[in-house]
Amino acid sequence: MLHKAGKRPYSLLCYKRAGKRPYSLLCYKKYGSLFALYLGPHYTVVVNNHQHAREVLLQRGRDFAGRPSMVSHEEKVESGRGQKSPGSEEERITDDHVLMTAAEAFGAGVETTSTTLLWILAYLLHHPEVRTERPVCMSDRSRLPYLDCVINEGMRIRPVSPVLIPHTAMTDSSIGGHSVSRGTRVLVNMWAIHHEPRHWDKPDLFNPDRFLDNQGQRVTPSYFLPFGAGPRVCVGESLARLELFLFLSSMLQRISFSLPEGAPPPNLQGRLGVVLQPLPYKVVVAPRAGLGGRIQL
Ligand code: HEM
Repeated sequence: MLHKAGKRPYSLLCYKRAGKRPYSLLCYKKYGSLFALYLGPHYTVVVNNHQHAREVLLQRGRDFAGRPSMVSHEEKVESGRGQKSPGSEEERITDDHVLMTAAEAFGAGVETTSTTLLWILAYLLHHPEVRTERPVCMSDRSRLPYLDCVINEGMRIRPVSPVLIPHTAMTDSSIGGHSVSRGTRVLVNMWAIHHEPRHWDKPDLFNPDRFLDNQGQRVTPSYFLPFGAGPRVCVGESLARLELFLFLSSMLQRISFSLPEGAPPPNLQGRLGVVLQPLPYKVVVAPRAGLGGRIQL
């Protein structure tokens, strides 16, 4: 039996308005790595460590590949899994499906990538030592490991999706040896996983070096999952990584970013809407020396 965090409808997030930590998500420190609660009428299991997250996303990924109907086009998912009779009206991909899929790609793809860039820029204003020297293209990616580390660290410290899109159990299954019935909602708390002090030294510190090993080679720890994993992994991961690399490298190479005189560095607390966004901040944008006053983007 999972520990239940009370029966009354429970606030999804516990906000802390003041203090160093931006907020604590889902009270994982109080209730532990795996607990259950009612979010309104929905019995929901909350997963707060990477072992259980990997179980839900990868080892039993198919069991937990459902989405609540509010976040997915249920008919499309159902027909995609062959539950409608072959050749039936419902099985066919219609213009609406194509339209919805395109809308989902834009909805899920624009805000996430642009907000990740805003977070990285906010952290770079706190750490101005990161820069590149010449025009960058995709083939440079293998030669610029540190830039990838900066991007990874931005996505670790401020995941735009701090709680993954809800999953639902499509069949009776289990997590961490606890039975989970079909239909149960499962929330994977990526914030907790990306700030777990047993895995991340000083998790609140922006430190891209943590993604390099002693030989300066990139490493990707198994508990770093900014795009999720398994059957429901972000379909835009490759595109997002490519965009982040090209945008960030081009910006850093052509533009110098600095704080307006006397202004404090960006507030890193964040505000949760559709994605976790930084609060608005001011930045002075100037062409880097040697560009003859032109900014080419
Ligand atoms: C920095 C950029 C991005 C981040 C951090 C991100 C992260 C995520 C995460 C965490 C999920 C949920 C995974 C889960 O629930 O297990 C997701 C789902 C999704 N993402 Fe992204 N994403 C990004 C960019 C994009 C882009 C560029 C696209 C499309 C062009 C996209 C399309 C989608 C779609 C359609 C889903 C839903 C997949 C499903 O339900 O099966 N994302 N993304």
